[in-house]
Amino acid sequence: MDKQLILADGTVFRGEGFGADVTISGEVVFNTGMTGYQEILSDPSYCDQIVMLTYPLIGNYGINRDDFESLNPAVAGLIVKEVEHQPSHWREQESLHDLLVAKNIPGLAGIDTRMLTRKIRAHGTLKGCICALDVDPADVIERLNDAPLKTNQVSRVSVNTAYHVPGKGMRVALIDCGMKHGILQSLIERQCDVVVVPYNTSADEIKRLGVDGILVSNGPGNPEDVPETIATVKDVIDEIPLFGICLGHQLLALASGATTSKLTFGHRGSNHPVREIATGRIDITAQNHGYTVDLDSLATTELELTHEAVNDGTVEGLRHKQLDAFSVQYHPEASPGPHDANHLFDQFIEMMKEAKKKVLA
Ligand SMILES: NC(=O)CC[C@H](N)C(=O)O
Repeated sequence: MDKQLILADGTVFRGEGFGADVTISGEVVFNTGMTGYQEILSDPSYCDQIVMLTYPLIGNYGINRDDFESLNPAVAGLIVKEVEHQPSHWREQESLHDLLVAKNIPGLAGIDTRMLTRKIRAHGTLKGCICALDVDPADVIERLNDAPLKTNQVSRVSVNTAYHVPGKGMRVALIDCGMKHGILQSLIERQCDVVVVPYNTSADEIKRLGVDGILVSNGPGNPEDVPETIATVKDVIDEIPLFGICLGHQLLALASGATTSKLTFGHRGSNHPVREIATGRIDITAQNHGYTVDLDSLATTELELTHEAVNDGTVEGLRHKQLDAFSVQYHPEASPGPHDANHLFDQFIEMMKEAKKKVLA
């Protein structure tokens, strides 16, 4: 069934609908990964966004049980150049279309994704609506321009109650702001004893858990929209070693007095080069973010820049000058993407071990 994508700037694309037959609006963003559509779809950081994949053929290896980063994808919609309805892979259990129907997510195929990418690169991300052909674009354009972007995404994708994944190693509180499962998996692989807690867990509650360290996860939306987590980070960093990933990195920055702002079109893909300032080492990283920590705002804080983006010079990593706290804007758990930055989980484990030694000494 044909459908249309209407953008806030007045552009209308006509394509072939697949997945769920529902009307949705959201911020249109693009991801340049050549593989990994299951992990991208199920990354909770895409909550309320319409994701366009620039790789032109999507769905050819289908959907399997294991490659998901969350049980229920939070993405608003999916746009591709060409969708494969007859996937083939030994792990494949259903098609992309079937999954999107089951999860009530609309897809749109057959539009000029190169033109749409160039438009977003020039203009910045745009609000858009995927709807039936009989909808009048003029009404939709007016509504898109009037309505601000939604907020409170983190409260919708975080867990409601804490749960424990036992392990024999370091005890970690994982603050779930919309956590990708790959992060939990990376801690489990390192034998951690993990307590996953909701985004609004207070500093006192975390301290009562008796953890060796805290990991603040990735998550959707504007980092300024989660004052609860910022307050918690502020109250724990002088006592407990902390590692922040993506949204967690932005929250460490805000809790330390830095500021964040929105990038024009963000970083979303599996091949973003990041330079470690101290060594010059480049890691090729997986990224998905629309906001960034303002470099200039670091001057008045106790944070120092450890990593920068090779493409645009934006902040990619931070470390506290006195306390055991560091963070990265990219995804050391990859999924999907290269594993170059996996070593950061080992660095977190080392940091917790060293801090424990200091306490026992
Ligand atoms: N993946 C993330 O954690 C993204 C962080 C934040 N929502 C951003 O878009 O910048």
